[in-house]
Amino acid sequence: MKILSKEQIYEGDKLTAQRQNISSTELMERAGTQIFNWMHMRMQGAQVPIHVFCGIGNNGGDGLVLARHLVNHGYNVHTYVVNYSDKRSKDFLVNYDRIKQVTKEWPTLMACEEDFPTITPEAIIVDAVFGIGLNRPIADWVKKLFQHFRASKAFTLAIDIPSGLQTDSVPESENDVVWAGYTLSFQSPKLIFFLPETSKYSVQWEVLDIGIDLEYIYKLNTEAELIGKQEVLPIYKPRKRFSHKGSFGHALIVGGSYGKIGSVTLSSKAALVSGVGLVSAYVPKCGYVPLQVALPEAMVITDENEKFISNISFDITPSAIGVGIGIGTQDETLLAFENFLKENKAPLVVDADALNLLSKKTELLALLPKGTVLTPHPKELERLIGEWKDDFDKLNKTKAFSKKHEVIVVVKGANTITVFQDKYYVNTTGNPGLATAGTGDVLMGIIAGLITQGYEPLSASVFGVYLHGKAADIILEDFGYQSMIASYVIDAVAEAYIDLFKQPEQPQVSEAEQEES
Ligand SMILES: NC(=O)C1=CN([C@@H]2O[C@H](COP(=O)(O)OP(=O)(O)OC[C@H]3O[C@@H](n4cnc5c(N)ncnc54)[C@H](OP(=O)(O)O)[C@@H]3O)[C@@H](O)[C@H]2O)[C@@H](O)CC1
Ligand SMILES: [K+]
Repeated sequence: MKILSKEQIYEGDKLTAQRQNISSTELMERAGTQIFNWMHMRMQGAQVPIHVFCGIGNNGGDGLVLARHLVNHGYNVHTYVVNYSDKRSKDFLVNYDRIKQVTKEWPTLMACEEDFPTITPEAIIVDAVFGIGLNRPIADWVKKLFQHFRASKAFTLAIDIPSGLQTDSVPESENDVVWAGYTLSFQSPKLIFFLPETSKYSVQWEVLDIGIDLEYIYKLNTEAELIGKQEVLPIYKPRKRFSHKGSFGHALIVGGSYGKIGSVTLSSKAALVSGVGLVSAYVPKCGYVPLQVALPEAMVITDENEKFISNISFDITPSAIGVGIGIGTQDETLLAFENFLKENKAPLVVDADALNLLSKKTELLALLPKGTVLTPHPKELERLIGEWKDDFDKLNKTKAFSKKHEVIVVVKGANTITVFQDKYYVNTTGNPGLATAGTGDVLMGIIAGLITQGYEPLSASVFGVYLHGKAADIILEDFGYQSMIASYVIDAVAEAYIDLFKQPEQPQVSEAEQEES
């Protein structure tokens, strides 16, 4: 799913109105009605107090449409206009008139703290104060209102975006923003739903379809894309009936040091379950026995050194190489890595300490083949690109780094984001159970394994991140967040592949939607 910028969203609204020959008021009616349908399906007329807080722009207009439908359906609704400016939008005004026609209880105008209503914890707050039009600092009393929402502990439903957030920046203080339990967004999810510093403002989100012109969306090139099953299915390469193990390449996993051989075992096994024909592991001598015992499917090549890698040399021709897990940052290893990079022609995935070696000696970056995949966790990323001010700065710096060195950077996190050239691929699978030893080794093995099988490095990264997260989601039911370990994730990769071809469940059709049609 494409993640549109604010400008692209406004353009989509405008084009849709033109091409479908409808007014912006009608588009707002659709938006507000969709929100109403969503609530009505869940609430079924329940008399819980609903407080709808509307700003004076189009986000507030959506709130007024919703409030009118709630009134018409007999809900216990209170509507407020948060009067932070006199410049009311045209469609706000149209809907302000319309709601006055359906109820004697006109919206309450609010202009200062004294106007705040009491909100009980069992009430529902609808936040339609600011949408994507927020463009400057917010008045103090409005920030106080947001804090009042939060203090009430009432369930908060944000329309389009939690008020106080902008689509392309991180707020200065968490007190300046609405903390929403749920956000119903129009046209496109917002990038801020997926970034570590801003995702907390919306626990859950959903996109409501307001019938934006499909051709516009289809042709649009967006900076960010959300990666789910629909996006990875076209990447998947079906197997031919007459294929043999030679058809799926030979992966080489280079890594390990004394006490850290397990990382290579995990990566090599992950490469195998991703589908490679053959896997070899290159480890220091101390890794020979453990690897052969733990993973009989792998071949093992050993370094001349007992405890760490000192010279990466082998006489096989791997289709792709994953390097760095458990390798350490010894000077001898750094030299071995440098010599290896000077000779190597195979596509590369670089992880863990090999990333730290790159940060230690940045000249080595020039030796990476084009399209090398780097898979840093936040600390490793910081060593590569330097400190960042906030999440957007981090993404911009990563993008610049990716362009400069012509590499793909997989920024690991709750929503792992693969960055390549001008584009962000935001993954949707995975869960906090993955915050455990060895899961990074597994991810590296899967990506290296996919490149080995002939996937382009970018596709392998996006698909690999998806499969890895999906495997973790599949085993969540059995192991929970606490007891999930990296080996179980490997075991579930098979199920993640199979899941690609499961039919999606039929969406529920709400009574409200049936009524409308
Ligand atoms: N377009 C469409 O057809 C559809 C739009 N939809 C909805 O519209 C929403 C966007 O609406 P919007 O552009 O009117 O902006 P909104 O977020 O309501 O803000 C209101 C105005 O406040 C102002 N302002 C900004 N910052 C401020 C501040 N700190 N303190 C005081 N004032 C401030 C600023 O106006 P300015 O004063 O800068 O001219 C701004 O315009 C979108 O999120 C979605 O919910 C849907 O209905 C689908 C169809
Ligand atoms: K809002």
